[in-house]
Amino acid sequence: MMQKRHATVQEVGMRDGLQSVSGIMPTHDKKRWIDAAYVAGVRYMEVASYVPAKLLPQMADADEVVAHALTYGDLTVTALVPNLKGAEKALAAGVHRIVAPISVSVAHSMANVRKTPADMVEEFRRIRELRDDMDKVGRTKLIAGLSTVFGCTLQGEVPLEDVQDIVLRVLDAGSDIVALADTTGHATPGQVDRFFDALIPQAQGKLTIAHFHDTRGMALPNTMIALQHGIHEFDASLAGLGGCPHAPGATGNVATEDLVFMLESLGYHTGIDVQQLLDARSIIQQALPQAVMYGSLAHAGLPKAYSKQSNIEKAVV
Ligand SMILES: CC(C)(COP(=O)([O-])OP(=O)([O-])OC[C@H]1O[C@@H](n2cnc3c(N)ncnc32)[C@H](O)[C@@H]1OP(=O)([O-])[O-])[C@@H](O)C(=O)NCCC(=O)NCCSC(=O)C[C@@](C)(O)CC(=O)[O-]
Repeated sequence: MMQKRHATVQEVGMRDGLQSVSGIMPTHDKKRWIDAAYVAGVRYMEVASYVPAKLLPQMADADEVVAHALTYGDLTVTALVPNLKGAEKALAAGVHRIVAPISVSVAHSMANVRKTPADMVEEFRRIRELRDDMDKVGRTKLIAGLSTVFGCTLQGEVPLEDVQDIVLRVLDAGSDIVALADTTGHATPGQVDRFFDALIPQAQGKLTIAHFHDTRGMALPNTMIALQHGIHEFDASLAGLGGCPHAPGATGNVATEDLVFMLESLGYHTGIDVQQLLDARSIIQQALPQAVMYGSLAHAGLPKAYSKQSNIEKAVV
């Protein structure tokens, strides 16, 4: 039997998922969510953002949530930071990865971080210098999270040349990893194909993460195309929660359970149990009954033959 390929799914629900829902999830429930995702097999999670509590009260407990996530020795813990101050806190907390949101669209960048993309790249350079100072062994990796790569509700079209320019700038600023995000769900498979074709050769092997939203039902087809370009790490959010509060029209991320279901069906080993993810949705439902939850699998249910078939596959891999 052929060896299964591996795909990494990072759960970003505790950060991206929660940042735009109304109501604050109590810290205790965020920890339960991390526990449930861990038990389901998730080993990469973006659990918080270090932003002003006045702006995003949902993330005021970032330190406590990060500390809880770090109790799992083999869990890679990521936090989002929009500036140097956030980076200082995230580094002090001991996260493994820091992601900085760098929009390609000028309009979204100004709305989101009050800086132009070029200024945000310079902030990212300062964050890298701080990381080098505080973390001598380079244990904390820096991700340039490029937002609005495929289009922007504020600006409209985002030209590929602008994305290419930002990719070169973040590499020059010392990014360890580059992630492409379809913040507002504009991306289509044909566009994803063209963009990855152009960007992968210039990204020096550092373009390894894709972050798709399912606004127009294109997240899974887009993932298929990204896989064909060798991308093997994907962000996703349980129950498809999410969206940037400063990007009008932004709706949910791809649902983690749908993404895992598709990847496993294609022969990618994720290490994640889909049924346990489906069960974990109840944590969100109980803590935030008003949250709109997405996900095709949750609505249709797993096919009857699924668990038997997946158990057989697990046994022979
Ligand atoms: C960048 C700022 C801070 C500028 O906001 P600003 O108001 O220009 O900041 P400032 O430097 O003038 O500071 C204002 C106050 O905030 C404090 N402050 C300043 N920074 C911090 C910090 N890090 N942590 C805690 N406190 C902070 C600072 O100390 C000061 O406190 P005061 O003196 O008034 O008491 C703000 O615009 C911001 O936080 N923006 C981020 C908003 C956000 O979270 N957006 C969503 C994430 S991005 C996203 O969703 C896209 C993504 C990544 O998911 C992928 C996709 O594209 O789909």
